[in-house]
Amino acid sequence: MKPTVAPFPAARLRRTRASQAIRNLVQENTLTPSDFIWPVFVRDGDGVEEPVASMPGVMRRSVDKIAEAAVEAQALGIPAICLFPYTDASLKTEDCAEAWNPDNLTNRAIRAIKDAAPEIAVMTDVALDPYNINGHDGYVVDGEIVNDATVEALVKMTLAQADAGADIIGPSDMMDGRIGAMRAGLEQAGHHNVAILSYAAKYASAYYGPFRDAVGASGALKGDKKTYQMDPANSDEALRLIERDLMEGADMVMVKPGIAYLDICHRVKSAFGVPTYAYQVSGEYAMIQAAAQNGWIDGEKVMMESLMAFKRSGCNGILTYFAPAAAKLLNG
Ligand SMILES: NCc1[nH]cc(CCC(=O)O)c1CC(=O)O
Repeated sequence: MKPTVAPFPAARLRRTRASQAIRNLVQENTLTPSDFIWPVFVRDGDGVEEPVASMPGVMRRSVDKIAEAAVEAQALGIPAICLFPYTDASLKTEDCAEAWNPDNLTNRAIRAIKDAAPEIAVMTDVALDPYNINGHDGYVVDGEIVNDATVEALVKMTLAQADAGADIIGPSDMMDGRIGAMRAGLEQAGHHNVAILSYAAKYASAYYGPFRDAVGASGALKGDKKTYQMDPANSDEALRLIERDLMEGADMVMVKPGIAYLDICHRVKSAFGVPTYAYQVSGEYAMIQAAAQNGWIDGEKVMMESLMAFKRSGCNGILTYFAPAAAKLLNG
């Protein structure tokens, strides 16, 4: 689209900014609670809400408290919750078997949410890192993150989540061939309506630091994730990954992290026109909260501005730890 601008003073571009009413009329993008997917951390216990030090305002919740959070989200008009387990160190093994235990934290939380707030869509994370003794998203053999054996494990994990009632599967592992394998597994098991929101363009990012604290993986992680997550220098590669995942059966795609990668969001949405989401990750959240706590920025305003930026870039929605706070503001 080529902008048409008459010469001054025929055009005074400030006219359409002159009052709140006119600004509302010409507003190009909107933000509503239905744009949000709320990531939450699940831990064991009963009646527990434990603050995450590096993410002020974020809690690890026991399953009963997760169900309460889902009821709150439903009342706020947030359509989906995404579950991340804080797995006890004693359950982390080399074979990661806890990942497909039908009674693991995630699967119990899925069932509890479905009971308490049936209208909420439940999204899961598929990757081995919460269950892996060495903190990686895939199996490690002789120092290598092996692809195909990991994919087999991820399919088992996916099916356990779908059996528990998950609506949206979120593979965040970045192995090759996982989407096709998961889709085939889901079809075979009769889970025809379980959606896959692929973390298709996921970068090897330092912005994930606070998350690894929140799920207890920072101590465990040996090395980095650069052989499977993307190089922050690349952008054409993101389009190849998105196209590949769509061809294998992804229904929706994600770009991650968010604010530093809005160019990728824009390219993906323009190129494919599919439901596109960004993950405003833990480090982005922590940076805004920390500056706000110091009085250096207006936290609420920066929160809303950052969320609107995702919509402007072309995203259909945002995974954000701000979901309940932003929904409350939007609901007035
Ligand atoms: N597969 C793990 C996973 N799923 C979501 C995040 C990050 C989320 C955040 O930082 O908020 C990560 C961390 C990682 O890849 O190391």
